[in-house]
Amino acid sequence: MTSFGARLQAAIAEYGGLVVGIDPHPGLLAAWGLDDSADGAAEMAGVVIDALAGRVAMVKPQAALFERFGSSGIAALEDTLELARDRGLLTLLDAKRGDIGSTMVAYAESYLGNASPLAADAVTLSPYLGFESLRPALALAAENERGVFVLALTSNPEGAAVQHAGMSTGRPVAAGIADAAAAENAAAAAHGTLGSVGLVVGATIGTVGRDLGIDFAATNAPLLAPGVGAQGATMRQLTSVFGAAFTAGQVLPTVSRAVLAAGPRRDELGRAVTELQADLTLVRTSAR
Ligand SMILES: O=C(O)c1cc(=O)[nH]c(=O)n1[C@@H]1O[C@H](COP(=O)(O)O)[C@@H](O)[C@H]1O
Repeated sequence: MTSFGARLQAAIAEYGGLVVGIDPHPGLLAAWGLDDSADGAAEMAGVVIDALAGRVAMVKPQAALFERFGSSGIAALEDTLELARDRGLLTLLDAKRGDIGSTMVAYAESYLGNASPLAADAVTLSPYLGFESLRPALALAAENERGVFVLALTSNPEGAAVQHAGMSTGRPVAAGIADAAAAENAAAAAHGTLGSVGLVVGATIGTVGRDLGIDFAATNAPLLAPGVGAQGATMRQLTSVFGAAFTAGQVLPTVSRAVLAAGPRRDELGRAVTELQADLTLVRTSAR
């Protein structure tokens, strides 16, 4: 019996915190000499997995960039998840799902159910129908030793209007989400293990999370940080975004386009990842 948080913690200890996104954008497929098709997406994913197995803790396939091809794209996504798992990589499916409780049950079964071909080690969820609406996914993830990453402070500028707003209690919405994740992760914290309910916090947001009163380290959540590379953030900025949680190794910067642009050669993909990992280590070490 090993929780997702414990498996992730072990993988981070072995490979570091960098996560690589598998985002088969049309422009990247063209640059790789691949068709903008389900076969092209599957080919790109296969090369990325082959190049990065044994080098990173986790990969993050982006669901919509496969779903846009319909059933063949979904089949390619299923194959991608299976291949990554077979090659020893943890999988985080970026599907950003969130719905009313009764239909959330079905989303939970799709991405976290043991019988589902779309099941991943973890899935991204949107809490903007209310954190408690995610309960079916939280419950199934715990039962099946999988995880979730809940959007808290997203990397896009439009997120602020909702996420920084005050709740009826006066506490900002994003801080309320962080509090809820912390409560889910408290039992793991008591055992000294990373929690299985992660948060998504953009590397682009500056100090706003801490300014809103979030103590990231206290959430015991793995903290997925998109925004490094193509969205303009640097590894160095993670220090001001996360404070002590960054030096503690809780932060998982996730990079898609800035890595994929180095392909299709496996050695170039590997080199891009090694450089990002070295940068992450350097910044973390100097921040201590
Ligand atoms: O949940 C996510 O993965 C996510 C949340 C967020 O706030 N911002 C964000 O960019 N992402 C995803 O992270 C990836 C970032 O890709 P690059 O900007 O190419 O590195 C994309 O797949 C985004 O959908």
